Amino acid sequence: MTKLSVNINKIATLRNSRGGNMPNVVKAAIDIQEFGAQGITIHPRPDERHIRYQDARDLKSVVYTEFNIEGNPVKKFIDLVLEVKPTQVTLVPDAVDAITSDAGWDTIKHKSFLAEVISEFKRNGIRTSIFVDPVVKMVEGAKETGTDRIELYTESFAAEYEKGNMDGIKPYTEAALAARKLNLGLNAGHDLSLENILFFKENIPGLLEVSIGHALICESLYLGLENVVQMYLAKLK
Ligand SMILES: CC(=O)[C@@H](O)[C@H](O)COP(=O)(O)O
Ligand SMILES: NCC(=O)COP(=O)(O)O
Repeated sequence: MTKLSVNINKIATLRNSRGGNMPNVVKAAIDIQEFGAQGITIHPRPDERHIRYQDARDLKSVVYTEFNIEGNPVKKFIDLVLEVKPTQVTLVPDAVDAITSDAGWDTIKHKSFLAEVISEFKRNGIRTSIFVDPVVKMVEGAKETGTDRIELYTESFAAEYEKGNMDGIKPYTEAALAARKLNLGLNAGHDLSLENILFFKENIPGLLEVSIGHALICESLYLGLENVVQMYLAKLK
């Protein structure tokens, strides 16, 4: 079975657009878990444009499934993760001004930095994962850092799938087989959706967890709109 960890960044984006606390990200996390998701993911960014550092602290007491915090391990992020102690930390090499994550780590170039950060998290009982492109050398480099898992960056798979190119899965299957050979746990995420998730899952051996946010929240809007419009109309008769 592959676990679904719902990324709630986009719920925070909506909240922040008006100030106030609607929608409430803590309530959303509680509900999402009650609906059956096996994890909650957040990706606080340095500008706190969606999930804020305080959200991570507030979520700690309500997330009873897997709590996954993603981000670039700058000092402020490391301190937050060590304070909150989630189930898993996923290291992502984001530029400060990145709109969203757009690449995996070069695990060869940054091996000693990653190894140092990973050992600190593991000393504190936090499972570690490194965000990587589907490149066997990067998977092998990740193993050298001592990480428990990798997260495959699935943007290119999703883009190729949308164009109808099913071969876009090939590097991911190869990377997954390399991870299995090295006894590395395997997660995946970015631009996964109701459209592409089944094909991805069927072609990726050993997929432990996917984290999905942007598409899942958009799909929730589309699939919920009819119901809510009908509820308003019933009150306005
Ligand atoms: C690592 C990854 O692919 C996701 O965490 C994604 O970057 C979400 O971040 P945003 O919600 O800021 O796009
Ligand atoms: N790690 C990927 C993630 O948390 C969600 O990415 P996306 O579904 O918002 O693209």
